[in-house]
Amino acid sequence: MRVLRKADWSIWYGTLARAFGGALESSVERDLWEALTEHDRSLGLWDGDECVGTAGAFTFRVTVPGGASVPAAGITMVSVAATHRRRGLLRTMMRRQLDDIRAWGEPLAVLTASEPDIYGRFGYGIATQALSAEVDTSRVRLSVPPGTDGVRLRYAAPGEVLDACEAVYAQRVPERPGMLARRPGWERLGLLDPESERGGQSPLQCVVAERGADVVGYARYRIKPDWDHRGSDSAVHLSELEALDPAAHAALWRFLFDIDLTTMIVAPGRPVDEPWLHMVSDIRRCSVRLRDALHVRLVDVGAALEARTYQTPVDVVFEVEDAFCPWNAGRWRLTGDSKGASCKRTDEAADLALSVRELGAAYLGGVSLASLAGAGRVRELRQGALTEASVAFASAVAPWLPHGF
Ligand SMILES: CC(=O)SCCNC(=O)CCNC(=O)[C@H](O)C(C)(C)COP(=O)(O)OP(=O)(O)OC[C@H]1O[C@@H](n2cnc3c(N)ncnc32)[C@H](O)[C@@H]1OP(=O)(O)O
Repeated sequence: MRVLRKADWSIWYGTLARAFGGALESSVERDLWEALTEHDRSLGLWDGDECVGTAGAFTFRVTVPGGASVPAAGITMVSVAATHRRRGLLRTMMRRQLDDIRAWGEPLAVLTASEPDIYGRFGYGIATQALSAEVDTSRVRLSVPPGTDGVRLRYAAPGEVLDACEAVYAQRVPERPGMLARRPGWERLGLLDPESERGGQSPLQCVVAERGADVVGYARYRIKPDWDHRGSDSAVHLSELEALDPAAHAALWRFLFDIDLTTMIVAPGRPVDEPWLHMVSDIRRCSVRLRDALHVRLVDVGAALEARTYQTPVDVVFEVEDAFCPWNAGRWRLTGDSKGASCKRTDEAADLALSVRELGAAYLGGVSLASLAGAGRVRELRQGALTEASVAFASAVAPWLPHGF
């Protein structure tokens, strides 16, 4: 195992692409990932001159409850060649990565997983969920709030309005836990549009919402129209939508509902607290589903719990189990409120017992400690501590990340 050399990137990426069934082959996508790869934070496993394992770690800052932007390693591009499976190569890379991240002083590691079962054993908890919907727009009506008609919508080529859309995105980042402050280059992720992956849909289209001279929202989408009125799978496929206020949000969704020759909006990967869910006439015809999204690992329990705030005052002692990163194991006393927090080692009696995986799941405020206790994964040792901590950890805005990495 060695740190990735720039000259080895093509071979390394080839190993990754093969592990994903050769699906990552578009040259635009490839060029973007090459530009974004942080070589000195990436690992390759070599068997002679053959690359048999890959793993990377982006330098991210992730929004946490309270709005702070906390350094996090974005774990990515993990693969092991099928010829070398189930001999512990992933485990070897995970070990090295978490040691490195600790040495870099980053309190969190985050990832989106190809399969949800892989990373729990390394202390990652599922901290956010994404909502997918298939809205039957031939039957469902949308009621919009006052002010919606004051928003002007304008078609634009996605690339031409990229800066204005990215400025909207940047304003949203501190408002929602789980979002990433994007470094230069990452904005291009939203423009990837390989023809091979369109499956009969149009190229990427964009509409911006404006109030006066200001861009206050945008939507990127593709369309599969129903030319011959067979009504089969004509749909608007939403790729991305951000809005700065309720009227802009409503105007963009009304636009998606109104596109002629389509009878459905397919919207994957949306936040679980999207306002439009409360604007539809028939939620049952929206085929809402949930799936795991961002997995969070506290690499440094004390620093991570101090980096966020708590919506109500909290004073609890956690007994933390962490077999994979034993420096986190033991008792931690967390005191905090909406202004700040302290989390220090303690010998006092524990109030709640849990593993670092549950702390990761609850960290962004979207998964309740009480719910995890219901699953037997958190134990209450002092009566009242569970409710106190559950309420304090919760976030008024559901954590969410709009894209994978
Ligand atoms: C953040 C991301 O990049 S997500 C992308 C992950 N990559 C992929 O899905 C690409 C296709 N898959 C692969 O390349 C490989 O199967 C990997 C990387 C998932 C696993 O690599 P391996 O080297 O076979 O894993 P390794 O032998 O180290 O297994 C470690 C443990 O994880 C378990 N495990 C490995 N893969 C999986 C899986 N897909 N589902 C459930 N458990 C798994 C093993 O059983 C083992 O368990 P144990 O510790 O209890 O014995």
